[in-house]
Amino acid sequence: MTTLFNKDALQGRMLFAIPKKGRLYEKCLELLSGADIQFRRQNRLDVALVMNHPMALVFLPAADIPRFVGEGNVDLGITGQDMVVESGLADLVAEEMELGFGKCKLQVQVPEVDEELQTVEALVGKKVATSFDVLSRKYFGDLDAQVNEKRRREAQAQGREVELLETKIEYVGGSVEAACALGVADGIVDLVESGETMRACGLHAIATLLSSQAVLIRPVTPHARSNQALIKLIVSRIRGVMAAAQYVLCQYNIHRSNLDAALAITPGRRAATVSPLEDDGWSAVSAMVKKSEVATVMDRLEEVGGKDIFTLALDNCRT
Ligand SMILES: Nc1ncnc2c1ncn2[C@@H]1O[C@H](COP(=O)(O)OP(=O)(O)OP(=O)(O)O)[C@@H](O)[C@H]1O
Ligand SMILES: O=P(O)(O)OC[C@H]1O[C@H](OP(=O)(O)OP(=O)(O)O)[C@H](O)[C@@H]1O
Ligand SMILES: [Mg+2]
Repeated sequence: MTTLFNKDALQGRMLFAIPKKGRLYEKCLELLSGADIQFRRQNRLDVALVMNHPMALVFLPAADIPRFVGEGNVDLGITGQDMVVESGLADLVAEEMELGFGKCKLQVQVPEVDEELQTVEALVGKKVATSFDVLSRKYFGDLDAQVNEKRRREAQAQGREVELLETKIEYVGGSVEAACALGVADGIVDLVESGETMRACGLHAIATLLSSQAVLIRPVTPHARSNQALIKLIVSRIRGVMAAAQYVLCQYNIHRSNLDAALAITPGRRAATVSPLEDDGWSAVSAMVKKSEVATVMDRLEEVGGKDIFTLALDNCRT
């Protein structure tokens, strides 16, 4: 039986790393489908050959993707910005584009009922559980130094000895929110999106280490074998899918006397398309409009005399 875990099977193929499961997986599949990257993933197999390009997908844990990309083992990857920073390899990884999903914040959280622990300074010298031990060690290392310096100065002024405090960072692999309830830690550092998990565990956030979303990344130094033309094509397709998700096509009719005012509202990405109508003095306009602004744009078009205004969803686009 042939196996895909074989250098020959991957020879000459551009490699694209995708999170193998979890929060980013489904969105990545939608993105691949929008970019017409066709593949069939066999059960339990973490490599899939792409049928319509000399390319293979490699399904990896989101946390490992920055290293595979940074060290040039794969040509492109999708993961969270949090994972890139946590990997400590951000210098080796270039962010090609933000992907607009997987949005969350990495926050310091403490039990709401613990009145003495409502600031990060109060956690100094205590125990903090997290899966982000690199980022947490850096954050609390800096905070420990600040707090210790303050304590040292106060003690010096009072002519007494000072005991230096060190926050203990405990690595846990998942279900971090349970750590406080289980008595493993006094506080945690973990991801928050809706805040539902945090609140359900009786925790609340007292500081934010970073905000994150999914990103498309590539190595700063590409591998010599890299097929740059294909990488460029795939990046451009993904950019098209992203733009299509952010924009709609807005069409309307407008009398030529109001055309300038209308075009100021819908300038389009490069320029709006204006076509004369048979009806004397009227033009039809079509322009790309940001989805988030579409309702306001339609209101304003009506105000300047726009008629028959409608929007069309974009499946895909290149701009
Ligand atoms: N609740 C969330 N909302 C939005 N994005 C999230 C959330 N949790 C995680 N992420 C993003 O997804 C990335 C991968 O996290 P995820 O939890 O899917 O991976 P995992 O912990 O390896 O998988 P699993 O939790 O299934 O074991 C994170 O680094 C972060 O960027
Ligand atoms: O603010 P919320 O919308 O509740 O999302 C936050 C939760 O999502 C992630 O957990 P995940 O489901 O990936 O489980 P894990 O902790 O086992 O990784 C994260 O670790 C939080 O626990
Ligand atoms: Mg998780």
